[in-house]
Amino acid sequence: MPKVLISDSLSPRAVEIFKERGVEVDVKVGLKPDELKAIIGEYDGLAIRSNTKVTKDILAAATNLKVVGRAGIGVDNVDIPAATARGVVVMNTPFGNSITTAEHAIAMMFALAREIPAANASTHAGKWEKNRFMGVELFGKVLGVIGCGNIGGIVADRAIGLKMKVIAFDPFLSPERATEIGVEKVELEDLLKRADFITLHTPLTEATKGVLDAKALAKTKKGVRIINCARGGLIVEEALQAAIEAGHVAGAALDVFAEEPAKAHPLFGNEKVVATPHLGASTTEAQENVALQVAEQLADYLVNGAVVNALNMPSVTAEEAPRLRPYMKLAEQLGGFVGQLIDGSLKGVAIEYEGQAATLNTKPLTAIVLKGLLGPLMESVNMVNAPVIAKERDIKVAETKRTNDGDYQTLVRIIVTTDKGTNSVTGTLFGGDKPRLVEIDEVPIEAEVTPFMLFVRNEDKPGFIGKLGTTLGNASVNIATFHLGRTAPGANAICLVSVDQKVDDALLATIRALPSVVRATELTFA
Ligand SMILES: NC(=O)c1ccc[n+]([C@@H]2O[C@H](COP(=O)([O-])OP(=O)(O)OC[C@H]3O[C@@H](n4cnc5c(N)ncnc54)[C@H](O)[C@@H]3O)[C@@H](O)[C@H]2O)c1
Ligand SMILES: O=C(O)CC[C@@H](O)C(=O)O
Repeated sequence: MPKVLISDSLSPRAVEIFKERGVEVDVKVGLKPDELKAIIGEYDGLAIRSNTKVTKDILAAATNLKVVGRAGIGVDNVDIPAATARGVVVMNTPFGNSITTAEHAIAMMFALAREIPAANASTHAGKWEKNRFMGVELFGKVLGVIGCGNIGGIVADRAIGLKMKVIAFDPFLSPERATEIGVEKVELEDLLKRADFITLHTPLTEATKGVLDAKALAKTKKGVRIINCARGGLIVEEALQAAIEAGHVAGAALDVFAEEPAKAHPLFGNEKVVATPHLGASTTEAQENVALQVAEQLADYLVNGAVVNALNMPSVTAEEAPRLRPYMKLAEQLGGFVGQLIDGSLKGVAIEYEGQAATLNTKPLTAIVLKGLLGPLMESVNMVNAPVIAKERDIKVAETKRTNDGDYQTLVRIIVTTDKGTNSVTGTLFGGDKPRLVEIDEVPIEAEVTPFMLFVRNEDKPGFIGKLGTTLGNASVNIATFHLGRTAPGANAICLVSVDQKVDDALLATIRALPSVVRATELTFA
């Protein structure tokens, strides 16, 4: 039974779902990094919010970990490249808290416009300072949205409802989508110049880090009010402080900080600053949504192999997973087979899906072909990092799909190019779920992949098979199956032998020395 650790505070619904789905679950909130490191090796899955930092160091200790699920959107607390390198799938729940976070941004905008927190504190203190607080209306004002995705789009919708004019800077926002949601797509400079309120809704990336720095703030309208419910690093906090103190920025509402938890901060105590402790996603509804989604996603992956909302792996729906399963086995075997056959440095791999195989979601199949192919050539390759490794090594990966025009209803063919030539292997499924090799280097054959195999390319001459059998017998190597293939009598021939044990180097040398042998390679499959 797979075992999951919940290491941040999640709605209790998550525990119920894991149990209903046959997943064992422990809840240990507030662990220090060393404490997490000491126990993480026991778990197949880890469910987190933003407190748990899934660092390279934690991942190195996570020897059984298959999946990390973030109950929320931002995954900046997970080292995704390190997770990918270790074959750990990282998932988030991209929509569960969007409305809640957008509503928080709108609440922050109202709080700023009417100085509600300061007025509240003053009134509670018995001061009744009616003349001290003079707000501004939102009606007719320009709201600049930086990052107009899920949350930015919802904020825009609510702001339009408040009769604001919404302009958005987002390089990935299409003009059609901008029109559909009623915003004017603008460049950043234009937004800075025109906005009365600016709200940030981008992830924290190299491109967005410090998007509101001193230079950008200097371009804003005097009296601008700024809201950040996305990530702390988007605003250079010292520059914001200076702009507020200079009276250029009228106020800022911050839910997120460069360093969290932010228990002491130069902006704290400034009445022009409204601050909340990263509460953007903190509503009962959002927490119920994300806890439920993360538990379902992790359980689906660990129990059925379905991949939903993964950031480092192609998606596989719960319906697709059982259909794909036998193909995954076939694709991995074919990749592993050709990976052990090649000689020279790998330049490209073409994967052809024919007939029924062409109707499938082939992205995960291609990923597992690459895992099988690269596995014999390098260490620590898995289905999650194989596509990344191929890209890093400039190995060109091409996929083609076609209807079947031959004898087989379904075929997967891998053609691998190296600096020394080309090798190919083709396989099918017999009876819908049993992988079979049907062609090696364009020579027809019919064989099952077994743990220990010997691949021989030979001249098609009488007496060869007997000699090979005797050589194996003399070395006490038992033959399980013997498959032969050739393109024509006397021509190119291959011989694929399943044996009951590993063929050692001395025996391989003896086989290579037999007359008619062109090449002999030992193949192993886990
Ligand atoms: N305060 C909270 O509790 C809380 C809650 C949820 C999400 N968040 C944060 O909000 C962010 C946005 O969430 P979302 O669901 O809207 O994500 P999203 O992916 O739907 O939207 C992000 C948008 O930012 C845009 N973008 C990317 N790079 C950009 C750039 N250089 N300049 C301008 N725009 C750029 C993208 O095109 C996209 O449209 C998340 O990354 C997360 O960090 C915070
Ligand atoms: O889990 C939280 O409270 C914050 C979530 C939020 O930052 C997110 O990115 O989804």
